[in-house]
Amino acid sequence: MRLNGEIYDGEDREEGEQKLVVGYALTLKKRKSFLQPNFERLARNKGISFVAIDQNRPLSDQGPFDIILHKLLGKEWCEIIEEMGKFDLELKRSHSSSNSTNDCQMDYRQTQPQVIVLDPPDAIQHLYNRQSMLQNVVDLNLSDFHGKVGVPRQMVITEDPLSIPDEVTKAGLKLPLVAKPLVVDGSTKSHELFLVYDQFSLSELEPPLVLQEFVNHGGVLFKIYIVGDAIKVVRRHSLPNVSKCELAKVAGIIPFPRVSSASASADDADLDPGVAELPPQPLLERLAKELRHRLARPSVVQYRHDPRAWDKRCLLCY
Ligand SMILES: Nc1ncnc2c1ncn2[C@@H]1O[C@H](COP(=O)(O)OP(=O)(O)OP(=O)(O)O)[C@@H](O)[C@H]1O
Ligand SMILES: O=P(O)(O)O[C@H]1[C@H](O)[C@H](O)[C@H](OP(=O)(O)O)[C@@H](OP(=O)(O)O)[C@@H]1O
Repeated sequence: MRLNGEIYDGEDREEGEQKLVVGYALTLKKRKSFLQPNFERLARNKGISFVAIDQNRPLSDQGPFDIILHKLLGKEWCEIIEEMGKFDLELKRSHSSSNSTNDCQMDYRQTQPQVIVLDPPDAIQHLYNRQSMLQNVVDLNLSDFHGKVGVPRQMVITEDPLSIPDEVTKAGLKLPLVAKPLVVDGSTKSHELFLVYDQFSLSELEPPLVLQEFVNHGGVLFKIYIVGDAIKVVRRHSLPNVSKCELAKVAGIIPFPRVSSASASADDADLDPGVAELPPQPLLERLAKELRHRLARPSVVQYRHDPRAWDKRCLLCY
C-alpha cells in the first residue's frame, strides 16, 4: 500500500512511530466488537492509529487521515461525506469563478483524493439489500474452471403478507423456507431470521423480506473473507439439516439466533469430512478474482457444501 508517497509495508514500528492514521465512524456496538484493546495495541505496534471521527464537526477540520473506515446506520454518514465535499467546494467557489453545478456532486473522496475511504457509500449500496447483494454471485460462471456458484432459490416480498402463500406457490419455492429482512443495515432487526415450515404461516411474516429455500448442508458453513489478494476461510457451525419427517411434524414460523457468528467457530470441531472439507483453494482464488473485479471493496462470502453437487465443488452463497 502506498500512502503519502511512501510504501506502507505493515512491519512492526518503533514505539510511537506512526505510519497510518485511520479515522473511524462506527456505531457503539461495532466499536465494542471491532476495536478491541489487543487489536488496537497490535495496530499501534505496526504504526497504525485509530482516531474516532467526530460526526458533529466537518470532516476536513479533523485528521489528517490516511484511511477512513466507516459502518454507520442510515444515510447520515453519506451526507457527511457528500456535505463535506460541498462545504469544501463552497469555500473554494468563493475564491474562484467556477460555479458549475456539477462541482456540487463532488464528495469527500474527490476533495481529499489522498484519503482512502474503505467501502465508499456508492460502492456498497447494493449490499444493504439481501436481493441485490447476491447479484454479484448469481451470474458467476466458474464451471470452466473449478465448479459452479449458486444461490438458493428465493423471492422478494415487499407488501401484503396475505398474498405470500399464493406468491410462494406460484414461484414454486419448496418448504422449509428461510425468511430474512430485505434490508441489511447492521441493525439487530436486520439479523432476525425465521424458519418457515408451513404455507399458511407465511402470511404472518412482515414484509419487506426475502424468502429463500432452506438448503440442507450438514450444519457447517464456511465464511470466506476476501481483501485484495488475501483470502481467509473460517469454518462455522450452521443450522442442522431439516428432514422430511421433521418438516411433516413441525408447523409455524420459528425464529432462530445468529447460529454462525464468530462465537460458533467450528475450526477445531470434529466433523464429518464430507461437510467439513474446506472449499478447494483454486475455487477460492477464482472467486476472489471474480469478486475483486465486480466489487470495489473487501467481500465476505458464505459458502456451504451443496449436497447436490456430485464432487462438492459447488459454491452455494446466500
Ligand atoms: N438458504 C439457507 N439454507 C440453509 N441455511 C440457511 C440459509 N440461509 C441462511 N441459513 C442459515 O442462517 C444463518 C444466517 O444466515 P445469513 O448469514 O443469511 O444471515 P445474517 O443475519 O447475515 O447472519 P450473520 O450476519 O450472523 O452471519 C446461516 O449461517 C445459516 O446457518
Ligand atoms: O461471522 P462474522 O463475524 O463475519 O459476522 C459478522 C457479519 O459478517 C457482519 O459483519 C455483521 O455486521 P452487521 O451486518 O453490521 O451487523 C457482524 O455483526 P456484529 O453485530 O458482530 O457487528 C457479524 O459479526
